[in-house]
Amino acid sequence: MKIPTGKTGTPMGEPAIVIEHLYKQFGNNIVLNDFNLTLQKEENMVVLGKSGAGKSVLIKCIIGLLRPDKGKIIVGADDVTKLTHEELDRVRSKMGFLFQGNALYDSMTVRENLEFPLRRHWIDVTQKQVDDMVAEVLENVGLAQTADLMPAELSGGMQKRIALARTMILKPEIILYDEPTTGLDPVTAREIDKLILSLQEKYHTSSIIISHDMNCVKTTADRVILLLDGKCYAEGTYQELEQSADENIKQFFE
Ligand SMILES: Nc1ncnc2c1ncn2[C@@H]1O[C@H](COP(=O)(O)OP(=O)(O)OP(=O)(O)O)[C@@H](O)[C@H]1O
Repeated sequence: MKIPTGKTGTPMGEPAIVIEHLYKQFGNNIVLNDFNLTLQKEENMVVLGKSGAGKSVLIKCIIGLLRPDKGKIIVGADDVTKLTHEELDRVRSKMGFLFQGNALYDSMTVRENLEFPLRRHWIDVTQKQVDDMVAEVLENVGLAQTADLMPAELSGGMQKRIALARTMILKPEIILYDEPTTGLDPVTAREIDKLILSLQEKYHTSSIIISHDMNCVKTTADRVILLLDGKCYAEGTYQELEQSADENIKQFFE
């Protein structure tokens, strides 16, 4: 049986992330078992996998929240698995995360939520620079008028946009999305798909997107991989995997 191989082998320049021979287990539960992956620069890669396949564990290993048992995760010039906490902070500043719950601070206005990462990471930034950056990211997510609102005054889709604006404000090179459209109505979900694409184009970001929403996968993915039995079981474009006769792949496209 032929597993699609997609864009593998196409020269795309220096990769954004290279994962080699990654292993992670909890007790007897082997979650990642010789997992390998290369994320190219400016590529959107979707990771598909059943519940419990290890998608979140993979993301947590990439951002250094979990230490793998073996293997390398190369981001730029660094192997994330070998870094101290201080060094990890430096590598993490290149990465943005969009988690399921959005994690906006309820007691802060939209503006304060957006300023928060700037104040934390950029000590020397002037108020004028902060104001300009807040205005720019709000404009980019189509919510220029919301700076003085509280998160509770926004719809779920708007909150997701603000969370994405907050991720973008530090201009990350890499973005990790965990279920970006979960819990949104179909119209709002499609807006978020488009936003992911427009941010990729505008900021030249490389992204890993965990999603079960096949519309989101179809719209956003340059490449799709299937995580199964701790390994990268298949990879290819959406169209290549959609045409696969392999039962393990087909079930995601039915
Ligand atoms: N800190 C932990 N301690 C022990 N087991 C863990 C821990 N984190 C994850 N696991 C186990 O690792 C496996 C993979 O979990 P993970 O959350 O990565 O799945 P997932 O693919 O993201 O699933 P879902 O789509 O449901 O979010 C599961 O069996 C889970 O119980």
